[in-house]
Amino acid sequence: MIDYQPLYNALVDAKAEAWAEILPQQLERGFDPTKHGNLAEWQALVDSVPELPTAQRVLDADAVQIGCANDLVLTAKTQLESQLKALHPWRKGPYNLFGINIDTEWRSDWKWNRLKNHIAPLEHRLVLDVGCGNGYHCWRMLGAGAKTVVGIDPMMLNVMQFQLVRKLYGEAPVYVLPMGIEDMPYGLKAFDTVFSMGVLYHRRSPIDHLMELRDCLKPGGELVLETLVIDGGLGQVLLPEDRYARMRNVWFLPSCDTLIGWLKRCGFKNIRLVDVTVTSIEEQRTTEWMSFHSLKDFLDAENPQLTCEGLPAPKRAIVIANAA
Ligand SMILES: Nc1ncnc2c1ncn2[C@@H]1O[C@H](C[S@+](CC[C@H]([NH3+])C(=O)[O-])CC(=O)[O-])[C@@H](O)[C@H]1O
Repeated sequence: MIDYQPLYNALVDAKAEAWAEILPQQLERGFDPTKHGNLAEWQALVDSVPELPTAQRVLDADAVQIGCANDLVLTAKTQLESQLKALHPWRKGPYNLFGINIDTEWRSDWKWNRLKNHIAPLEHRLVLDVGCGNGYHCWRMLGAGAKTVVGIDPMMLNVMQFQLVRKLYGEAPVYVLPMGIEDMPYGLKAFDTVFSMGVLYHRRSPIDHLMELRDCLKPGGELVLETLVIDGGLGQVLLPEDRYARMRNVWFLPSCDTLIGWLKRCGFKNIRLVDVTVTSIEEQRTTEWMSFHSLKDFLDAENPQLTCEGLPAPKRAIVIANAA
């Protein structure tokens, strides 16, 4: 069971009482097993994982590492592996848990490596990671010195994967909460750094998303935004007619200049484009821990520069900016 009292205290310290007050009800609603078909089963699974003592916790290497192979006898390792596999698919990672190498669909460490030297040092910072998946980057943020990291993600499987990893890690000021950005109270202005990575294109109203992110930040706080972009100039934006790379919920893909223009209109300052990278089939792929189709299957078989719908293949930009 995660103790949320330290999170409550951290929010009160950051003058985010508006959130602290409604947090208990949000958690109760989010973890209500009657609202989600698999939740009771996943919760029982996490509960059944024993606390495994270890001195090994590494958060500043590519794989988030907890424990080593020698900490467990073979039977315990086999059991942990099957418990982890029961939470398939593992999309974000990699993790190395007691010698079990979770080779996830995404090499999320590559994204972290692209941005880590461009962000303000995270030491002493209260950090929000919007759309954090199973919390892989939250652990990296903690490893980079953040005081408290709060991830939010509405997908319950992600939250339960996080809970399992956190149980293995033990007490730590890192939390993943089952909620979306739309559940954040308005006008918090409490976080020192807010990450939104891989979320903007899932939002029907990208400007509202940027406003919501700005609203979570203290004045002068830093936004780290990562999203799909297209080639093109100011004003250019792609709104797929239907699916994009087989995904149903993809809305606006701006050019980098358009994205920067949106950030300016939303009152961000000091806007820097720090990286643009085409997503490769080495970075996002089918693995033993995510056995469904992946990027390779969503691209045009003859021309990998196009998706199977004939749209530009995924290219992602990282933009950093400060709230005014
Ligand atoms: N309304 C919402 N509010 C918050 N999160 C949401 C919402 N809707 C969807 N999500 C969540 O946003 C995440 C997007 S993945 C990025 C993960 C990580 N950030 C990464 O950068 O690797 C996309 C990608 O694969 O790049 C998913 O976990 C959704 O559940």
